[in-house]
Amino acid sequence: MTFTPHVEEQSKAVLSWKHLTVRSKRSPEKALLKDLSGNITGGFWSLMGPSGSGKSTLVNTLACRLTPGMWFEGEIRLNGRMYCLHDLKCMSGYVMQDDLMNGALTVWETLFYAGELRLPHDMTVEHRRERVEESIVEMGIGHVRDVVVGDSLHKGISGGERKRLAVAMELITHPVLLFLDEPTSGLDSVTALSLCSKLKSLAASGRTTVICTIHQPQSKLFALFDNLILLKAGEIVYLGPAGKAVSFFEKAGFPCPPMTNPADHLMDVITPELGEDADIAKAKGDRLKKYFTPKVVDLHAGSDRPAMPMRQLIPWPKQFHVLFRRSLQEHRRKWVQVATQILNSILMSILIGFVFYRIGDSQASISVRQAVLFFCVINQGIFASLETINSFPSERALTLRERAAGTYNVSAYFLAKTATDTLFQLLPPVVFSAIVYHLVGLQDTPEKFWVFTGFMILCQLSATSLATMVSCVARTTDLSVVVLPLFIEIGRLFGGYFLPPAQLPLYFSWLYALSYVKYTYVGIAQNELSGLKFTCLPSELVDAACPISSGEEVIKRLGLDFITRDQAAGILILLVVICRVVAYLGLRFIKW
Ligand SMILES: Nc1ncnc2c1ncn2[C@@H]1O[C@H](COP(=O)(O)OP(=O)(O)OP(=O)(O)O)[C@@H](O)[C@H]1O
Repeated sequence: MTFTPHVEEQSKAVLSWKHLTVRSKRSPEKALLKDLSGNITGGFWSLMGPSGSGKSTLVNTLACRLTPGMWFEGEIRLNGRMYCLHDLKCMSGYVMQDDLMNGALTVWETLFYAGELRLPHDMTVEHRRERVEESIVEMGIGHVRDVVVGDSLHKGISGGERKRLAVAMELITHPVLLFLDEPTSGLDSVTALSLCSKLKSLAASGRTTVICTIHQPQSKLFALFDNLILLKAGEIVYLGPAGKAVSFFEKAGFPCPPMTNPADHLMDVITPELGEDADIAKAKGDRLKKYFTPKVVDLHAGSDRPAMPMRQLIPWPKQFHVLFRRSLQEHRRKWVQVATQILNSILMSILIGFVFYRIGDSQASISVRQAVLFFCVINQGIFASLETINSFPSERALTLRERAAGTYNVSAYFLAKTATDTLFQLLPPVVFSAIVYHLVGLQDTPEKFWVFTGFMILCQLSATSLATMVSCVARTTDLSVVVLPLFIEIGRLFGGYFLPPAQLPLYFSWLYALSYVKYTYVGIAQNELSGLKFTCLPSELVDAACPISSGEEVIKRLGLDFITRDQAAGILILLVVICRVVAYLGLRFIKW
């Protein structure tokens, strides 16, 4: 038994709760936590109980992170005062089961950026780096400091190292409270024990009170806990020193058999067996409850402790600067994706270029010219937008997590992301235009070439902004892949090629107003056709004249002159801005 009262005395935080009941909108009549009272002082606390007993719900309630649709009744206090998520952000850390991280960064970079974003602005660079090094040492991850974290597709650090990194990220700010949801899940017994030993040392130092949920710890691991809260079907059946739990169970008539892991024994007693009679299971619970006398909870406990250190967000320009650098770093590491996009552009432009090679200026070239221009538009931005809807939802989840930890303002993150995305999206359309323009033989003047390229860039930005907007509002990849094609197809249908803009039905005007395809097509068609002269074969002459002799005639016939080229560019810029603003609002206000 390793009960350490001195740690409790020197702990800076006391969490108390009284008559705590948690319900959810899904089934409001059934309480998920039932009238719980208790308090947490310093040391290493573990919350144990069968699956579904309410461990995560209790931790989330105390950490002010209940999911939307859940609420609590009763009182919770931190050092005798009511508190909210904002107060906790300043002085606590929270490690969730699914340790979402930036797979492209190394361990050191992950901690460095966490430090840059979360440590006080007035802290010196040296001091911030010291904190990073300190966290690395505390969690014993120095041997992988330069290894990338990795993700499901790219192997990086191991599961145990990832967990330790997740804890190290929280330790950087020296939190007074550290909440962990199942920190040992998915780890082998040696790695789990090593992680918990580190947590134990941290708690024993008195700097941080550690509260973690855990399923069924091995005996060596169980021996590390100072205190234990046992939950059964939303009720506390034991709260007190972990080392005294076994004797408490013995008194209640459940002696621990010799050579049995105490944690296994406690769990065996409180977990209903498969097919066990409900009355027998209830009787066991009632017997434990009869012996367990809940502590009289003083909600004012800890009010004499010094005020919690308050942490402010770093200034907005610094947030932007750090997030911009981090995003640049990620893009650089994801060079395969950037290279693939450029390769796609090269391949597609060569294909289009040779299919429509040197189209010339004959009468037949008029319809071919429209086809090739339209194809360039619909091809542009498709690969990048697919990449966006594939990757952004997981990035969004990480952003939600970082915001909940009080790391930065969404606006700083979103602007930094928009800036780096835009930078990396410039090259593919330029490469595409340089090849396709000359192979197809479009009007050979530098001005016309750069206007064409400019429209291709705007088209790419519109498509990816649309995809970002869809991802931010639809939230998941599953939903985004259904919604985005709908927008893209509508864009194509009303793109002005299948039906000239002038003939598009008025009642659909609100739909084709949103078509980035239409404005890009009109822009590059006007650019290409203006000043172009068409020739005729003798057999094509009508009344000794060419049926169509100039590009301006084509523009008129197809009704492409309903706006000017510059207006089309302006509308595309406006579409990009609107999509980005909606995406920002989605990211800012949809938090689940
Ligand atoms: N958002 C929610 N809405 C409704 N019920 C929920 C919600 N989240 C959890 N529950 C229910 O609350 C109960 C407690 O869930 P909780 O996740 O806290 O249990 P747990 O002890 O942490 O389980 P596990 O060990 O399996 O993670 C379960 O019955 C669960 O189905």
